[in-house]
Amino acid sequence: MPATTLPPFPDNVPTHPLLVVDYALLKEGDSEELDRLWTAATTLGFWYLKNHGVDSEVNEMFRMGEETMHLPLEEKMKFEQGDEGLSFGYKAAGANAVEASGLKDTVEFINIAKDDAFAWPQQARRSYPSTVNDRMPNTVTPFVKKSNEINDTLLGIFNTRLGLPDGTLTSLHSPDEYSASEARVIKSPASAAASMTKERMAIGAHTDFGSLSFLHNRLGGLQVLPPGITEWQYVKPLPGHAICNVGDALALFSGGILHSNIHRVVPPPGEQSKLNRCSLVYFTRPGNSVVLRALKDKSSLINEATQSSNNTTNDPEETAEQWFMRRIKNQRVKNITL
Ligand SMILES: O=C(O)CCC(=O)C(=O)O
Ligand SMILES: [Fe+2]
Repeated sequence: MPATTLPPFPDNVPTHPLLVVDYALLKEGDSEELDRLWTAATTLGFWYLKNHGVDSEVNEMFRMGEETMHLPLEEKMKFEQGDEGLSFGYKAAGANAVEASGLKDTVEFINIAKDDAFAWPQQARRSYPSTVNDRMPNTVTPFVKKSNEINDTLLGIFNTRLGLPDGTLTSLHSPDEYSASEARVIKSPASAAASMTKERMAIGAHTDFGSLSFLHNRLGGLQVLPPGITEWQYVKPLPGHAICNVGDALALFSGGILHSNIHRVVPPPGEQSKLNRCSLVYFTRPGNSVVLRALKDKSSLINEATQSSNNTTNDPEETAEQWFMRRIKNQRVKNITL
């Protein structure tokens, strides 16, 4: 359904206004825009990104997601991600828990590895449903390449601001190393929204595991809990504006200077709750061999930040591969011990 025919986002729900960052101006090195990005990334850790130039790939990815979700469940289950901590592939509704009690989620995902999108027509990490394969060259790979490039540009800006040697963050997210970076389409059915109580979330409260997330929303439902505020607030979807956020890995590398904020997904508000909700994300995550720790040896700014009492990050001293597998595994209902 074209975005213009969607029921409007209601104006009587608590909404958090994100800063709007213009990607075209960032590319030109506009200093006001660079400041705005830095402010957003070091406070809430969420911002809108406009003029990113990925609109047509985003529309096609939403179509790919619809085609995939329409496949019979039996077909999708051939590509299920499994319980061993691998994220790529299909995640059935009810496979993950929305909270520690083990309450099952109601959303389906299709996750496509950056490594498979780049290696196509070779297979790097795993196989996918025909609806993904058919669109790999013209939809998925172009979307992943552009999204990865945008996140890489943002990483370059953060690298400079953090006082890191040139290319440090880029090399920790090298496109040539296998990683958990992936594109994801999420479907949250209206039928589940109808039966949800206020506490029943589509995606439970979490911070993103990776470094940067590049999200595209058409319906409301995403909420953030801004620091110092006790009420969850919606992030209103704006046409042509991606929603970007800092994840835990980047917060860790920066010694907590960059902020990874808690968020969740609830049924869309108002009239929008009658529609199935689809969203699309590209997650940039560190290379598999990268050890997760604050880069304090490489930046005096980061070194100082790790000594500040505001710093709540701990160095896991684990590789990104081990860390992600453990976290993904722990979300699976089958692995929850009550
Ligand atoms: O669907 C959304 O709006 C957000 C999804 C999300 O937070 C996630 O997949 O990590
Ligand atoms: Fe998230």
